[in-house]
Amino acid sequence: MMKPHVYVACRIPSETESYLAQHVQYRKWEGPGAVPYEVLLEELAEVDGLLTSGNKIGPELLSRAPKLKAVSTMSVGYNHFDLEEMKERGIIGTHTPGVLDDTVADLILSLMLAVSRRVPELDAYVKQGRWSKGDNEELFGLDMHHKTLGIIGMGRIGEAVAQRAHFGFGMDVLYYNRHRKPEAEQKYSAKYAEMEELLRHSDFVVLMTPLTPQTRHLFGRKEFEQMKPTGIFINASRGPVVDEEALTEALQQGEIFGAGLDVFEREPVQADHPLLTLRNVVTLPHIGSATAQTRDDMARLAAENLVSALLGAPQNVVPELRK
Ligand SMILES: NC(=O)c1ccc[n+]([C@@H]2O[C@H](COP(=O)([O-])OP(=O)(O)OC[C@H]3O[C@@H](n4cnc5c(N)ncnc54)[C@H](O)[C@@H]3O)[C@@H](O)[C@H]2O)c1
Ligand SMILES: O=C(O)[C@H](O)CO
Repeated sequence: MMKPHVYVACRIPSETESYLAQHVQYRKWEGPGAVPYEVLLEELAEVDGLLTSGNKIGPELLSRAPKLKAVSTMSVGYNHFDLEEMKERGIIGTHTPGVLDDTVADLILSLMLAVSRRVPELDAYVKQGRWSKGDNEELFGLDMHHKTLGIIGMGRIGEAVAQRAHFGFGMDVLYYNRHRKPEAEQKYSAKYAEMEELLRHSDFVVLMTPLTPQTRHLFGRKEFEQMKPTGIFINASRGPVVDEEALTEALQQGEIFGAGLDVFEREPVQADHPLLTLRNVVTLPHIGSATAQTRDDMARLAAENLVSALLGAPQNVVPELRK
């Protein structure tokens, strides 16, 4: 039997390449940075499968890939999939849930601590030689232990955050989700709350929903106004779930204490973005799942997902495209 043809548009480790080679014939992007869109379109002309990490899978790309049967993304988020278009064309779309939960949750906890204890700001303060005897209250931060955490989007990663916060830091956990999660309530003594109640009572608010038409700008002026002035806001989901103008205003006007952001409405965020000028914001370059081990695990799972789809027994198909 002829092996299916695959294009690999993202970097994967050599062990994963060896695995792919056993099952498919593949070509891959070898250049620096991301594969240019025109190159990608040319490569897709003859392939059955695509392994990607964020290319927009929409009508233009799909119309240039007449043989394409499956797209596997090396990410758990799949907001770059045009689900209607893929459904219409019968394209299988897979993602990588589960393997990155702990790594992303660790990063979220580090953002919570970095903002509340002002770690990057005080690091700069020491390195710039501004530390002098007698410095006092102006360096103080806020406690995290035994405070209240509100999680919006209590999914796989949300639960991993709840676990760390509850057992590690003795925090009370509130959550808002599309539906109640009785098991999570039991495991982490988490309490369900409507959005406004959660925002009014939480010291830390962690946003962890996917980006969907329903969650775009879920967080705007009204939501920041409802937070405590000592509240800390963390977004590691997707940038467009937050109205960045509203966030910038809330931070500038002291409506909230600070924010930790791994994601932005436009990535890479522009160097002159007003958020980057604010003392009380900690920023990261969309790095939530980026440890060497977890990226290897994601690549392997994404490759297995693609092979499974092309060989007729698809696994980890995104919910909206399941038959
Ligand atoms: N920063 C990073 O590097 C990074 C890494 C991994 C995932 N992510 C993002 O995190 C998201 C969540 O990942 P996950 O694996 O926990 O997904 P998940 O599907 O397990 O969890 C998402 C949760 O959000 C809830 N939800 C969806 N729409 C909602 C709405 N309108 N209102 C309230 N709740 C809603 C769902 O019910 C679910 O419980 C991904 O989709 C991705 O965008 C970012
Ligand atoms: O969705 C994901 O898996 C992360 O954002 C990494 O791309």
